[in-house]
Amino acid sequence: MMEEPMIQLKRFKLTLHRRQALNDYLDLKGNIRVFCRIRPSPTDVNYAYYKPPLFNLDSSNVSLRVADNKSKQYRFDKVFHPHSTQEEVFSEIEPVINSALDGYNVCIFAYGQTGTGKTYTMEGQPDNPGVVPRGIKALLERAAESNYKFLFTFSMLEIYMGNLRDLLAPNSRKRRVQKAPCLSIQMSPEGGVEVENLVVIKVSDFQQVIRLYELGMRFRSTASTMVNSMSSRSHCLIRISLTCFNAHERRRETNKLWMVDLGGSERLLKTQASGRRLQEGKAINLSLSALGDVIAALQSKKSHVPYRNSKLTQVLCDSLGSDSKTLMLVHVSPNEEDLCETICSLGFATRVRSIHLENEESEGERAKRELSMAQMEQKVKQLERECEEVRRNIKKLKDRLKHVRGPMNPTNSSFDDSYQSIEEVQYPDGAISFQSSRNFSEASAGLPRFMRPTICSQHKIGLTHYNAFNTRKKPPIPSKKRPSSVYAESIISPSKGACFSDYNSECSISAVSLNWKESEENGTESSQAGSEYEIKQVIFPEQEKSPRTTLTSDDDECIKELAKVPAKDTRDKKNLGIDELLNLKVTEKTSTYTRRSKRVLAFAFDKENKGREICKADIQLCNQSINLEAPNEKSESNTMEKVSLYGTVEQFGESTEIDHPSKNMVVGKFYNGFDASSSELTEIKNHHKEDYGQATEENELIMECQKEYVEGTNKVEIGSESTKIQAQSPALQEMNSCKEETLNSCQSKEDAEKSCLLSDLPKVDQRETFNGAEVSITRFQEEEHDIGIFEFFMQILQILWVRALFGLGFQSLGLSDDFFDGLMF
Ligand SMILES: Nc1ncnc2c1ncn2[C@@H]1O[C@H](COP(=O)(O)OP(=O)(O)OP(=O)(O)O)[C@@H](O)[C@H]1O
Repeated sequence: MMEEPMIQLKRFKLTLHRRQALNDYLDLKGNIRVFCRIRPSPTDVNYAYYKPPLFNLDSSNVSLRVADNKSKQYRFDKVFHPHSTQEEVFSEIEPVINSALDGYNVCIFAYGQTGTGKTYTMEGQPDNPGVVPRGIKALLERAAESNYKFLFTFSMLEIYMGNLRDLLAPNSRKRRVQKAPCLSIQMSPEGGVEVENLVVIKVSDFQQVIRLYELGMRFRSTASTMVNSMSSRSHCLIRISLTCFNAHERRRETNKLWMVDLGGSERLLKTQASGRRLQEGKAINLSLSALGDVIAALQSKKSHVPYRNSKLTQVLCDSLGSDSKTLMLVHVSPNEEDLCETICSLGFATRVRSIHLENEESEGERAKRELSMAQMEQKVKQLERECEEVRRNIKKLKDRLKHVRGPMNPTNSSFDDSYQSIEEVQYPDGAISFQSSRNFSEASAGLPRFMRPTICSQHKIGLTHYNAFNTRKKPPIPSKKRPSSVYAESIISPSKGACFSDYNSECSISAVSLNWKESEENGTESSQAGSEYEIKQVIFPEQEKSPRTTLTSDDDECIKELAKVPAKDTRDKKNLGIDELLNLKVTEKTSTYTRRSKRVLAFAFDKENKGREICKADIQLCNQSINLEAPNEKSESNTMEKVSLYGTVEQFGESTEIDHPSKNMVVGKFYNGFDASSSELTEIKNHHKEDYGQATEENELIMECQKEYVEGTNKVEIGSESTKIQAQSPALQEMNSCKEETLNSCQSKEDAEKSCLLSDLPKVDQRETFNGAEVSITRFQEEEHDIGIFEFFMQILQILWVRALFGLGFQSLGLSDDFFDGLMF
């Protein structure tokens, strides 16, 4: 088994060589590289046979026919033909993205006339992803394979009309939501740039990032123009921040990868834009020209670089310098009518690319450079192959090792693990090393429950902060009243269509179809013609606004590293865990038959599957009732089923548990609060079970519910006296009329009672209308039960028996009959 450390060492050396070769190669190619992509003509059905009439192309040259006998020549680092695929484009960009792992700041821009395919290149399509999803995936995979642990964070913003907007903050464009804090650009004395108040989310797997990315894209400002029906009216910036400690060969401890989908450059005369569209176009053109100035100044090594001329260049200031890698993807249209814009775009690209390279290099020098570049490329490829081979060998050895030792032996630790632990104990903060505590937890997991450390003992030995559950906030202690400083606020948008919910997602987001449009006055339309997310914003008390990070178990390794992130990096940031962020963005469905006053989150768990969350629904807390909507699994159309709980907020306390009526196995649990994530609730449940045996009333505040089952709708009544506000929704009306019919068909009252229908009929006292829906208010009085003669007799007998016992007791103490009679009275 000594083979394995040797192979690891070889892998380590190889990685170093590969990295060095890649950097040399990229340095030779230049820190600022420009690619050109020509969009296929929409009229061409088969791109493969496309013959661009306007262009004559090879792998790095473009000849543009500007007149019958005249053409202009342009040279690029790479030219992508109209039929080039997303894979081909990405394979050229990948080495630049990989250099982010080596600690370089990297900027990738998509530039071009509106409608030429910038968003297509960056975002791609669901079945054909673009540079952003592919790049993030490659980055995460490479980081996982590397010898170090990386911490990734994700942020997304847009620059709209010269203003920064956080695309991951709750949507402040809707009036009812508290405005997201303004973003501002802060420069550190060392030249670093930070965007103050930008939402920063720690991510560890690809799916998380994609969900966030899709969420952010929905809030991007887009509109229909003469040229593009879904034209981006802003610059969209995606930032991946990478932190890696103790990797001395990396350029920096923390660096950034920016992927920017720039707004389309446009000739305003041609687009015939007016009003807001005109202003947007002007703002985009201005900032693009400022970007061109900056890159040109960098290329020509001018002493002054005009970063301050636009917000775009200010934000990217520390990622556009000589110590960074910049890649500009210029997009052009193949159409003859776009010739002027094409010349402008290619002119911009030439200005960016060739200022010093083409002017200063002689033909011989260029040939020499290209030869050594080709050799370097070969070397990089060769090293990549060797790395791959070594990786395969390691995997094989690990499998063999597992096979030989058996999977459950806690003393097993692969070389990989010990290598990790060596790395991790190198942190000089003197605390218990993470690796050792993780091993302890793992080891204790294999012990019988009575031998495992309790929560208290874990606290004592300082293990709890490695436990994802314990790093989280404990559930709020049930109190009569919710703290007024913690409340949930919802954005309400007109909705139509069916609601749906992501059943199996860790933190599901429901979506409703919307057809909202921003008002004319700001002129921005939603990018989504179809569905749109609605947001639930949770507002924390003042003291809770400090950076918050929710850590998942996968993130354990990052805890130490995160704690070590220099203050400047976390300063003033709103650090959020992905669960937390997505918890903030929860659908709210407009309902015409409930009164909105307070809202809480609801979590439904699968009883049989030990707390697996199956849905997260939105609960509306009306003045006196709670309506929970949960997916109706019986229905094929993914409809939501309404469950109503009747009672006041005070009656329910901080949390309660209800049975989902249509499926007995589903338990809905809601928190009258904010940031309890699903896994946290599961942990809470397990915690109660372990420490107290059975969940008790004090722990979980399970309300005693008296259930009524009615097909279609379900009601659970709580409390001895409650005022029920019940909506006359169409379904309910139908149900009631159905019940009445059935009752009328009954021969006698006994018949009706037998069919359990009588008790379901609401006793209507008065009717009211809210939100256009008719509502009946019914007052339920506690039933006075008649006590039978037998029970009365038994009670008298009990009193006499007690009295006799007392008498005997007092007599044995020597007390008189008078005292005894007095006491009895
Ligand atoms: N290489 C390509 N292959 C197939 N379709 C493409 C390609 N490039 C662009 N398209 C299509 O062209 C249309 C416009 O593309 P896109 O929206 O990406 O342009 P854009 O440059 O981002 O425009 P704007 O600047 O207005 O946002 C889209 O329908 C897109 O699918």
